[in-house]
Amino acid sequence: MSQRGLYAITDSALLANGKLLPFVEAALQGGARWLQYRDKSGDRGRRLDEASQLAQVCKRYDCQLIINDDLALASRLGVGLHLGQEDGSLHEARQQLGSQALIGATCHASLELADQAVNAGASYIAFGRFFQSVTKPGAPAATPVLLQQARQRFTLPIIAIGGITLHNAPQLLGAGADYLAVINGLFGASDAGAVQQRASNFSQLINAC
Ligand SMILES: Cc1ncc(COP(=O)(O)OP(=O)(O)O)c(N)n1
Ligand SMILES: Cc1nc(C(=O)O)sc1CCOP(=O)(O)O
Ligand SMILES: [Mg+2]
Repeated sequence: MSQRGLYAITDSALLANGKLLPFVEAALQGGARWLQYRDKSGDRGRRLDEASQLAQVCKRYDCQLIINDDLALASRLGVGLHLGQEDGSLHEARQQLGSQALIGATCHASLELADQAVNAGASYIAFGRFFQSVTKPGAPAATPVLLQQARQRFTLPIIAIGGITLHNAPQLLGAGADYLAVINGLFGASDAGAVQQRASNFSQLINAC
């Protein structure tokens, strides 16, 4: 598995009206290495259906699929899982999904939360939000200095999230982020071609830093 790259995250509102699959495929064609399925609808049938389709697309592009919030769905599909602080026990998720599963944890702006996540078996730690986020404006703020401190303390992959664009990404990469997790700065594009171009630009930037 690659240790750096673009981490694309879906959003049900942004990718409504038939955009989910074509926009995701465009992001993978542009080089996204990880994809998180993030759906807050609570519609279990739809979630299973969409996540299953994404699993097939990800397989074709050798991209790691990660399910947000939903251990049962991740377990059913045999893919990765992302858990926030209110989303259940990381330790239990690790026990259920096994030692090989990719499991990520939200750590906001806290090295202490990251310590706890590592001890509970996380595969990666995610910090944010670094910039104003249209998708999640209320998320607690973090600074690039935190990334530098995390880089010195942890060896597992460090993810940066929140308001990331091609313009502001270099400072996060310079501070030590391994993966850039992006929703609006990627899927906010007007069409699939533009999504692919953005993904390709992000990927080139990450490889260059
Ligand atoms: C890579 C990544 N980092 C952070 C989050 C946020 O998780 P959480 O705090 O549980 O918030 P929701 O995404 O569930 O609204 C994430 N999803 N992915
Ligand atoms: C889902 C999420 N979690 C955040 C955190 O800081 O934990 S910020 C965020 C939204 C990311 O979307 P965008 O790239 O559009 O800002
Ligand atoms: Mg969550």
